[in-house]
Amino acid sequence: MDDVLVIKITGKLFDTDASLIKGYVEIFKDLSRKYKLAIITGGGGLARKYIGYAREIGVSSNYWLDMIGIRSAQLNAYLLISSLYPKAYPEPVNNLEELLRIINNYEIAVLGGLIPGQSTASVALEVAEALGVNKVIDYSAIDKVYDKDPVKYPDAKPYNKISITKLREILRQKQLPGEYALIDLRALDIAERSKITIIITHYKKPETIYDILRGENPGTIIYP
Ligand SMILES: Nc1ncnc2c1ncn2[C@@H]1O[C@H](COP(=O)(O)OP(=O)(O)O)[C@@H](O)[C@H]1O
Ligand SMILES: O=c1ccn([C@@H]2O[C@H](COP(=O)(O)OP(=O)(O)O)[C@@H](O)[C@H]2O)c(=O)[nH]1
Repeated sequence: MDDVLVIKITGKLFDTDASLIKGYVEIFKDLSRKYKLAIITGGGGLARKYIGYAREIGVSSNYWLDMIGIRSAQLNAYLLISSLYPKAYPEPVNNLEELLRIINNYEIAVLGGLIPGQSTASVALEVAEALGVNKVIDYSAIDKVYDKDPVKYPDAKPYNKISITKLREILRQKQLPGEYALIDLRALDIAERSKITIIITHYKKPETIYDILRGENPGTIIYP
């Protein structure tokens, strides 16, 4: 199979101005001339807004709250697809079997969420594992992995490289709908078992993907 890039984008991209989204579209169109792209979009503010509404009207089931998040992430995926079609498969891919069927016929496949109990980071690792890709580029809401949450602890220290084992010790995030901050534990388990490296870079700098493709490290390398 041609070189495939597995790219995860925080849903926060879709909470910003359209010009940044347009910047991603242009980069993906450029990259699709040389690579197959499997893009995974997060749920962002849309997911948190609707999960919040659901909780306010008394929905407490994590199944329903996660499903709302999944559909939110799929709507963000649709936005990218609408601008990348006909290069992109014309709907968010619903499962890994479908992905394996369509990836040979389209330059770009876009996914939102897949199943309750995980985040889109897990989707990205499931996609990479299914496609036999050993690297995931994760456009995150943070520039690097730190030794603790830098938003809460200003004295947090950044890592340029960190092992999955060490990161698992650091992460304390709740694995709940709308939470799973930074990366969820299931994603790390898949990365570890299939020896997949995750490269974190800030979503406000989409062009850093070219540095990564040249072997540079603009953020943090999470290695198995
Ligand atoms: N050790 C850590 N290093 C970096 N960020 C962390 C860490 N622990 C928690 N976080 C939080 O995770 C957030 C990034 O996760 P998130 O907002 O879910 O982004 P994404 O949408 O890319 O998953 C950061 O803004 C930060 O508040
Ligand atoms: O396979 C998936 C992907 C996402 N989600 C839900 O959808 C929300 C939004 O996804 P994510 O948190 O990954 O988006 P981001 O952090 O990028 O905004 C998650 O919090 C989960 O509640 C899910 O249940 N299964």
